Amino acid sequence: MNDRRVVVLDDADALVAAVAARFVELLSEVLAGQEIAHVVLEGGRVHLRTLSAIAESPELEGIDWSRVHIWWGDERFVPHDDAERNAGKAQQLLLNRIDIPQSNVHAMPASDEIQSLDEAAERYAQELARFSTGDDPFPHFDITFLGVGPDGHTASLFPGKDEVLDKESTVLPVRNSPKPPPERITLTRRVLNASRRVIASLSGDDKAAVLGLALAGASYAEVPIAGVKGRLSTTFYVDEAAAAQVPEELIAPGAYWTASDAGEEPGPEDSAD
Ligand SMILES: O=C1O[C@H](COP(=O)(O)O)[C@@H](O)[C@H](O)[C@H]1O
Repeated sequence: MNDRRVVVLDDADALVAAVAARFVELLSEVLAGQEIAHVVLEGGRVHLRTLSAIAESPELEGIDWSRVHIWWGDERFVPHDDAERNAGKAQQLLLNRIDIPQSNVHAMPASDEIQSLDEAAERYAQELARFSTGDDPFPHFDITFLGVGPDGHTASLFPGKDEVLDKESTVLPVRNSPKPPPERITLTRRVLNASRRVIASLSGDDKAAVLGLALAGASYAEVPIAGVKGRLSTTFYVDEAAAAQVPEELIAPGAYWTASDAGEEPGPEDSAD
């Protein structure tokens, strides 16, 4: 089954709390059924708040972080100490506050750690390949967090750029990113779509139009988030402002909209991945 759902929360605070609680619950479930869990983080503002909320969760005690591997969906190609670096922020907000071995934290290379952007992407592809699942040269992530820009970009897959169309690669360098900084590294759709569960968080009225388009079946070349789908589930956690252009009949505040596939009739669900 592949569920695509929208969960609407009152505001950004409620959204952050809901995603943090769901993540801890899901991670516990995953670790109860398998030895290692692979989790992908992102760099969006609401996600960073979610990382703090996760760190403060009273339910964290039961998690054995030595069995959790952390990856990133994208990274800004800046020096290690640059405040723009997604991994640096995650380290500060969550990873330094939990008992996770640094060898389980797979940050993308920083610009002062490697010769070039191309090499950085290549090195991350090699790192993914060390944890390959089945025939694929990368792990099938258990939980993948994604953010969405007002232009529909997700990870660093931007509308109208070649990276979003790539079907072969696992990691790509990004140049001339429409959103600064201009040089980035990103996972591709191929890798993101092998994730078991995708959790996308959208907050604010500047995300409303793009969420409406993604749910209406826009092409992923124009709205990259429209092309991301977890193998088990894809859940959009959104606040009311971001939900403003989702057709009203598809959502109810505090409830779930769900459809197994585009075009199917939506109906309420009592749980979401
Ligand atoms: O640049 C980026 O933007 C997106 C979305 O960020 P937001 O602050 O508008 O939510 C983020 O998901 C991505 O990881 C990041 O590099």
